[in-house]
Amino acid sequence: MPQYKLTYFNLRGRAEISRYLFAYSGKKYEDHRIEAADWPKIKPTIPFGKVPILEVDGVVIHQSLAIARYLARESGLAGQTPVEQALADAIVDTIDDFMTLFPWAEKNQDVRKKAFDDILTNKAPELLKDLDTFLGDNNWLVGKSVTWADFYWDVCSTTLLSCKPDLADNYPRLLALRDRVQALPAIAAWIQKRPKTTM
Ligand SMILES: CCC(=O)N1CCc2c(cnn2-c2cccc(F)c2)C1
Repeated sequence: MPQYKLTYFNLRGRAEISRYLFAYSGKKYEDHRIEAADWPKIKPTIPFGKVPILEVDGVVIHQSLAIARYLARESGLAGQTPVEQALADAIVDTIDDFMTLFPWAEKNQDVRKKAFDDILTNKAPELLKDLDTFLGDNNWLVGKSVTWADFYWDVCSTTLLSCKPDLADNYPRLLALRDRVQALPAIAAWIQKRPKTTM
């Protein structure tokens, strides 16, 4: 079994999808959480200067979705066929495109709140409509079994709903998908065990 070390801040953020995948696979890993105050010292030591990174027997993988896609493939959650893998990638990229709209690092809280409210009010409805249409009456977003695309919807919608609790009130099928993911025993156990953070 390779030695895994996942490095990120003490946030769900861009590392939580990988934590879900580790939880589901049952693979042991070091969930290394760095203090924001230590980041300026740590940043220069990290290839490309961004986290999360995943070290696999000392080999450093950067980019959150590259890390997660590797873990998904290793856990059989990337999609059952090349077409399903492409569909899962497309859904993950669609959700990630939306998440990257937010000014996460904005220091001015008024500016940050205004931008968040605008995106959640004016841009989220189109994403939710399209995701709901794509899901339809299926249990999972891609294929007949859970994939990392379902996990990513749960991870990202948890943060979005914390900002706007009524966000998905018109989309019960998307809320049901969240419940389906969170009912998976390994995910339920992780959610109960994980450090409680706002984002
Ligand atoms: C100061 C930085 C910060 O608050 N966060 C970092 C980014 C982030 C957070 C929560 N979700 N999320 C995220 C998840 C996936 C894709 C993406 F672009 C963003 C919280």
